[in-house]
Amino acid sequence: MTVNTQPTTETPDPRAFGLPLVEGGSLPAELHSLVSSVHDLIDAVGNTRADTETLAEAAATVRGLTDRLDVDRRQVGTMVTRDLGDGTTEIGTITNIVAGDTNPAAPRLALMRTPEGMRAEVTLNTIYQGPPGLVHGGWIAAMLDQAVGSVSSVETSPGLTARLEIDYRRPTPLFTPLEITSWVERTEGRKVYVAGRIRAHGQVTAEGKALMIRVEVPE
Ligand SMILES: CCCCCCCC/C=C\CCCCCCCC(=O)SCCNC(=O)CCNC(=O)[C@H](O)C(C)(C)COP(=O)(O)OP(=O)(O)OC[C@H]1O[C@@H](n2cnc3c(N)ncnc32)[C@H](O)[C@@H]1OP(=O)(O)O
Repeated sequence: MTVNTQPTTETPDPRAFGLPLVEGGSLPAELHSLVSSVHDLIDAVGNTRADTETLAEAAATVRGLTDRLDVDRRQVGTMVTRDLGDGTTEIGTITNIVAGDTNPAAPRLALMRTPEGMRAEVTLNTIYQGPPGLVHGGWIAAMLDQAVGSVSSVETSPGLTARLEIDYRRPTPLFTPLEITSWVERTEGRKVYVAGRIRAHGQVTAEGKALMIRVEVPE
């Protein structure tokens, strides 16, 4: 249940702080396709048993591509808008390691707004592996941090995580659809108490509680 005692404040415009803001919808399909291909490449590289000739050839090809792409970089802190599925949008960093649109290493957690808070579904491959066949505990924490940070930002105003506590209830499996939910429990001034949960096959595998501190934006 969401109980907000503070009114939602306007999300500050990153451009007022010198940070570029990109419309999510304006990112070219070719960039999405490249990000997705490199996401698959990371998985293939992590697991390949190809012969040394193929490996050397692949390394040279990737090096060449890197040199071609690395000619015009975005400013660090570039923000992007993201549609939350209910007509509202959120703003996040474009290379956010959990949800960033242009980050091939990210599982690209696509959180959507629900009446209770936020919800996403994601299936993770071996790139996120900790114990055999299981999701790394740090990634579980990272996904919950993102989910609670996002709901806090959307339902109150943007903030930073001051405290995050995770209970790992059951192993979280790879290659299995995971449901991630988050919600605001209560707000006290700048302090937003949030919580989240990960489920696999309907069973809770991890629960998180966090304290977000809303950033003070100078007038
Ligand atoms: C500018 C452009 C805007 C763009 C808009 C879009 C932005 C998008 C945003 C959001 C998208 C959602 C996606 C994000 C998801 C990921 C989140 C992360 O990964 S965050 C990175 C990790 N976290 C840090 O790096 C924080 C490091 N810590 C700090 O910087 C400070 O400690 C900070 C800001 C958290 C608090 O510092 P203080 O100086 O502002 O405030 P004090 O007075 O210390 O604390 C305020 C209250 O909170 C309590 N408090 C603080 N820390 C606590 C703790 N660890 N445990 C318990 N209470 C704590 C204090 O006791 C105080 O309480 P009393 O007001 O006195 O009642």
